[in-house]
Amino acid sequence: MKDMISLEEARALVCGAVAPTDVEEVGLLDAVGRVAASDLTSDIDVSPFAHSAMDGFALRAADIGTATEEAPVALRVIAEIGAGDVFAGVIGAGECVRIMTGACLPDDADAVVKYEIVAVVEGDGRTGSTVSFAAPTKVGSNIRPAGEEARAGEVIVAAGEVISAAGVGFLAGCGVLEVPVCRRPRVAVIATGSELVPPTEVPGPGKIRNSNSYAMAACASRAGAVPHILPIVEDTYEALRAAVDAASREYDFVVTTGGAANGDYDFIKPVVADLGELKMATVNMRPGKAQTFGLVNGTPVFGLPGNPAAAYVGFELIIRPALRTMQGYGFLDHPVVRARLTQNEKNRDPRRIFLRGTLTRAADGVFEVTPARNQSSGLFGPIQKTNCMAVLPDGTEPQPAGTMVDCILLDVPEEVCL
Ligand SMILES: Nc1nc2c(c(=O)[nH]1)N[C@H]1C(S)=C(S)[C@@H](COP(=O)(O)OP(=O)(O)OC[C@H]3O[C@@H](n4cnc5c(N)ncnc54)[C@H](O)[C@@H]3O)O[C@H]1N2
Ligand code: MOO
Repeated sequence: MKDMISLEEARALVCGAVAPTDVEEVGLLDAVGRVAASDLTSDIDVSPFAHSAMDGFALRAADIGTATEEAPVALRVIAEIGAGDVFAGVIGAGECVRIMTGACLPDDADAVVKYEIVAVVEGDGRTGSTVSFAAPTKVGSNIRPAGEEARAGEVIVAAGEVISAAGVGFLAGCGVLEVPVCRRPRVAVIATGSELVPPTEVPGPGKIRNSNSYAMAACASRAGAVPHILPIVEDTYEALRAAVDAASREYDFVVTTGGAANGDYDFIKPVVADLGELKMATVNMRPGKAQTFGLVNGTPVFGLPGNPAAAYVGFELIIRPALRTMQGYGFLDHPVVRARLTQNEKNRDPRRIFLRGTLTRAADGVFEVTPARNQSSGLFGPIQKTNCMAVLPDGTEPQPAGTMVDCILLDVPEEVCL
């Protein structure tokens, strides 16, 4: 195992170590935002029949081919059809049918002329009236053909596609009411630290509230997984070993926070190494250098650092792509935009630095990013108040105001192209 690896190596390693969860069928409404696990086909042609796109008159285009303002062509209205009706009769020469939007096109008709450009010569425009046309129309005008959206048996959503809200409607029209998807991974979230108390308590001397578990659970659910916050584990090897061993047998993915560095009470690395296979321990990034990953009882176990911002960045940049891989998502990278730094950044640390920052559009149309004043890895607050992570590249080259840097939009879905 290499000592320190790049973020790209870490992501490849973790995504490569996870497998898709088993496939389950979910109801259509539960499928929105999820990935189709297999091809889905329509049971019928959609639309099942050619129909009118306008309220007007269905006719044969050839019958009004000579129509002009000076010499309009008059046709007799022989029937009326609304949406849901079918006209089974014959349209003879000099005849047309009054038709509503969505109504099935009569077999003999090949065009629809909308009301607005048709004059009623005699009657009220309904059955028995005479109407006249002052211009010809094209074959097919105002007709929506049968099978325009789908053919019976055709693949309408391919495996790997993310189902959108409109896609739910598309599938409903095609008779697909259940969608096979990879089961949401069940993620155990374990906070380690003898200083931790649940957020329901006011911490006593030397204690703090466990905030990490809540943020990591929120990150897990935002990634499509089902989080389970497990009890806080005290800083002993035995307690952490027992908790990780048990969770790895019950969950699809185990996330711990804290105890990931080399302090006297940091045990996640030896626990993973002893129970299973330790695959990585440090990543060249700041915040979040101490990132432990391995397999225990065949289950991915990820030990995030205890510092809240470090845990958050590690989750979003490494665990999230893995949880998405388990659900079949193809897009794993958040959108990145280039933005102008509004202030000098010294870049004292050779690690790649992720600065919590606020992205705005400047008057000249270029994105600008202003890093939060407090970049402590111990804080969630600045992440709540900002909207991106500005990236200072590896190395110690200072980044003066005006430098263009990458900004990762963690709150924007990976599928969005900017
Ligand atoms: N000698 C060194 N010490 C440290 C280094 C180093 O390189 N050399 N790195 C620092 C950095 S950077 C980080 S990040 C941390 C990572 O260490 P741990 O994963 O062992 O983190 P802890 O010591 O357990 O906790 C760090 C910090 O975060 C607070 N914390 C922990 N859990 C929670 C929680 N569930 N909710 C809220 N806050 C939590 C904890 O109280 C500590 O203040 O190591 C540094 N040290
Ligand atoms: O691993 Mo630490 O996050 O750089 O605060």
